[in-house]
Amino acid sequence: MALGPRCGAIRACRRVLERAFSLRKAHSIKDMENTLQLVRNIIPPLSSTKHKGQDGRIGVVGGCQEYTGAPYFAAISALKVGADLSHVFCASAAAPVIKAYSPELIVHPVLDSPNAVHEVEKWLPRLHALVVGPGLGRDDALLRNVQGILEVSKARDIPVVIDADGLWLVAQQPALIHGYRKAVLTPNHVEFSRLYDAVVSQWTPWRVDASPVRPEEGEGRAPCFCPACPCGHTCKGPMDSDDSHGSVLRLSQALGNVTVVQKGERDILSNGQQVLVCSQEGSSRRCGGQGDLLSGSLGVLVHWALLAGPQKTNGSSPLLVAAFGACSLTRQCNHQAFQKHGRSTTTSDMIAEVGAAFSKLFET
Ligand SMILES: NC(=O)C1=CN([C@@H]2O[C@H](COP(=O)(O)OP(=O)(O)OC[C@H]3O[C@@H](n4cnc5c(N)ncnc54)[C@H](OP(=O)(O)O)[C@@H]3O)[C@@H](O)[C@H]2O)[C@@H](O)CC1
Ligand SMILES: Nc1ncnc2c1ncn2[C@@H]1O[C@H](COP(=O)(O)OP(=O)(O)OP(=O)(O)O)[C@@H](O)[C@H]1O
Ligand SMILES: [Mg+2]
Repeated sequence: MALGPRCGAIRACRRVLERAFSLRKAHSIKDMENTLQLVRNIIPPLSSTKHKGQDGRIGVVGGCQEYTGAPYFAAISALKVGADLSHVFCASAAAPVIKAYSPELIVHPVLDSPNAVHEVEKWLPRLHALVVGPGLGRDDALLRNVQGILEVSKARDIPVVIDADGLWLVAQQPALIHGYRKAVLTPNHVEFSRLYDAVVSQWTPWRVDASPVRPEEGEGRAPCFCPACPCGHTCKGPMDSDDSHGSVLRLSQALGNVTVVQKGERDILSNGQQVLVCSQEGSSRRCGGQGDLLSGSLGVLVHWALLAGPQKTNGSSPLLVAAFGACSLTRQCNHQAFQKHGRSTTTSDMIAEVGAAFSKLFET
């Protein structure tokens, strides 16, 4: 007898929760569709009056003796999405291998040369965006050259997507990218934690449970988000794994509102003001190289978004819209490839789906 009303209450509770969940799901599907529409707005029309190069000349900075697949995946993805020319600036040992994968890529074996920065800089006037990091490795000499390449790219206002070992470099030297509004960072789970530790968690001087030391304010310091802290200044703590939206927002803010894309089961994107979530259906197949497809695609979409400007993105940040487009596309490629190949899906299978996935998402 006593169980009856309790069961009823539990059922009512469950109904409320289910309704709330389905409303939330419906809401997020609507948000996703609205953002996809903004991506459609930035895509340049194909036209017989355009000449080669106008729809995008993208450079990928990466590729070393160990990793030749990653820069290839990024550079070929840029072409498949719609760029006209795709360059790879890599270490000399990687160049013949990458060239042999594809006659469509322009490959410069310059990254380990003493003039690497100059060799890349001379191409910058002809490039619309750089993707820095896929397959770069962590050799100190290469990373020093890439530091120089980032500096000259910033000076020329070139948009940069930073991924993989490029993020390793940023974690060592956040000032390299701090406040650069044309940068997008695309960390996976491990890369995100590394960046968060380096940029957000490192300043923990103001805590209510310790003797408070108010830090000097200055460049690179994010605002306080600690609910218990009265300071209203800088206050950092370890990453809260239950608050991924807040973590991505905080990292972006700590980097001076650089756009951050945290890849994962759902991709979480922020420019320090807005947070977007991309949960486009993918699959459970996690073969290596999918992040490279994402960063290469993003190189093109960033260029298109900046060209289109905020009027086409309805006031939303063009870089966020571009990033949302690249995440949706990568996940859709993964979904389509998995339908055909199941467990044997590889990144090459996903790249073969770029055209169809692009049409399905953006040319409806
Ligand atoms: N074909 C090629 O040429 C490719 C080359 N690539 C290039 O390789 C370089 C290194 O890049 P990377 O991503 O392998 O990073 P790295 O810091 O060594 O971490 C690896 C370790 O982190 C972990 N881990 C990863 N994800 C995780 C998760 N979600 N959640 C939890 N843990 C996770 C996992 O560790 P484990 O499971 O062993 O503990 C994994 O072994 C870079 O240049 C990149 O571009 C790739 O692009 C792929 C295709
Ligand atoms: N658990 C997941 N479920 C669905 N999609 C995921 C999951 N984890 C990652 N992805 C998707 O896979 C793509 C690549 O993300 P991932 O975290 O594998 O990058 P990565 O580790 O940098 O890849 P790479 O092997 O190229 O270095 C992104 O589009 C992301 O949305
Ligand atoms: Mg990666």
